[in-house]
Amino acid sequence: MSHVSDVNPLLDVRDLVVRHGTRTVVDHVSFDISPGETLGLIGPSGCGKSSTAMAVLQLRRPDSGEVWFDGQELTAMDERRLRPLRQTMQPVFQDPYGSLSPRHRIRDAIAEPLHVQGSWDRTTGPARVAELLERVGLDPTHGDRRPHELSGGQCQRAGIARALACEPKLLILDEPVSALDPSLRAGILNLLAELQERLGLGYLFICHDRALVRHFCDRVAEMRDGRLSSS
Ligand SMILES: Nc1ncnc2c1ncn2[C@@H]1O[C@H](COP(=O)(O)OP(=O)(O)OP(=O)(O)O)[C@@H](O)[C@H]1O
Repeated sequence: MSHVSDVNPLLDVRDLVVRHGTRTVVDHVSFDISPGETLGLIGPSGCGKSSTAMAVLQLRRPDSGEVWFDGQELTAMDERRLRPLRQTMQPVFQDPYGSLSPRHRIRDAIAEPLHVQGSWDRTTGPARVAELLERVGLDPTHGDRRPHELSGGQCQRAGIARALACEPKLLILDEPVSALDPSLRAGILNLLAELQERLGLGYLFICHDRALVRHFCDRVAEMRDGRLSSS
């Protein structure tokens, strides 16, 4: 959080519009995020925060507007060109168990993006997975377990390790600690702060807890009925 860069924004969202049927749920929203910066997105339930996140990730194509990520405009790109950019813009969702397959061991879940990217190497891959586990505060034995054999906090750490395997530049954190026991939240927030410091990641931090957002974020954008105001 302390290393906010003055270089070009990592993410530059311009006039984003998302409609569901005839309802405009994201209404000409614009914001930017620099490398190493955390932008908080706050607002009441149903105001359009997750729809904004999905449209930034191009998991839901916006109806209009532009999403510039790392110097490239995403909304006009086909899936094939989007694929490598998507790797470097990773979501972390609220439900830690929902984001990992219940059938797979944690080490396989973390290794999967390396296989998908074609960067899995049989000799160095296991060490890379071990390093990612360690980086998020898990030990090698956690890698042998399945999601339901971990606590919610450990599982969210595993989800973050999986996101890091893609060597992201931006994390879209959609209520990443809301489902966790309050006693576990600080640990995850400290981990996110430490990773940002070390790796220069940009964060879009979606949260409905005003005090938490003010504490954790460099800037806060407030959403209401699909529209944004900044502070
Ligand atoms: N697939 C969909 N089809 C129709 N309406 C949708 C769809 N997804 C979201 N909406 C509606 O769009 C509006 C914005 O929803 P969104 O999930 O983006 O809000 P949110 O601010 O993230 O809410 P929460 O904090 O409860 O997650 C809501 O009124 C929601 O009902």
